[in-house]
Amino acid sequence: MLVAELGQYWDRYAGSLQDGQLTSKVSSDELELCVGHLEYVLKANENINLTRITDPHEAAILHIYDSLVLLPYVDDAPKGKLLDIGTGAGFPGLPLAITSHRPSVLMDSVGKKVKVVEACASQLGVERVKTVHERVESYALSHRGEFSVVVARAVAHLSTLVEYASPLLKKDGLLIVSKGVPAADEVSDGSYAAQICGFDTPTRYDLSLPGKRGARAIFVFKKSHKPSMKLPRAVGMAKKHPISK
Ligand SMILES: C[S@@+](CC[C@H](N)C(=O)[O-])C[C@H]1O[C@@H](n2cnc3c(N)ncnc32)[C@H](O)[C@@H]1O
Repeated sequence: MLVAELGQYWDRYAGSLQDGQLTSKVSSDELELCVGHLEYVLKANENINLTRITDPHEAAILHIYDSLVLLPYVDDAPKGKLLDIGTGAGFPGLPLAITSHRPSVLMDSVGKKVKVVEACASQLGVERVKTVHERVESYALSHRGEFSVVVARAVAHLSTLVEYASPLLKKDGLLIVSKGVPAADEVSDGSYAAQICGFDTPTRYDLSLPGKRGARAIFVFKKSHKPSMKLPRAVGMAKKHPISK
């Protein structure tokens, strides 16, 4: 039931993408796995606080569909590994690992969330997923230039995310961020931080979730040059003192 519903929403979304190069496919087997992930999370949520959205139809849109809308941009990144910063219960990282087929690292600084995602991926048999319990700033010290694509949803301001992702991405790699509609200041600080941290000016794509469930802005930053500051800064600095104009 949820698979059929999601399939319809996905087909409509994929058909609405203007750019002929963004043509991602999602199979019903992959959607089954995504629904399996959601069911696992909703069950685990009875014991651990993972999500406030408990209605399965609502959650299918606000977690699975909301993750999958990033897939066309993920597919546009160079071949190689994906990192989800602040994955929480595995969104958007696990649906994107399932559908993009990229080796994927799902990271969070909260251990109990990481344990749920790890157990879920293992139960679903999604082998290309590795989970990491660490803060992204310390992880970046030993994983420089390792990723082709970094994603994040509901983790931090754009300028903080740009700073987190820069040392982890290889040249031409993409940072893809999903936001509810952000304030103008956040967008201009994000573009300013992008320049300093080695990215081109981001491209923005706006969309509405099905059933008037809100708007999203997807920002795609391409790593194009060397940052003009030493990264990563000490743990906590990117959040406490974000780069701003
Ligand atoms: C609001 S939750 C969003 C979770 C998920 N991305 C989603 O959209 O459902 C933000 C998550 O980011 C994690 N987080 C925040 N700062 C982090 C950091 N510096 N390194 C790793 N994880 C971080 C938090 O522990 C939390 O689980």
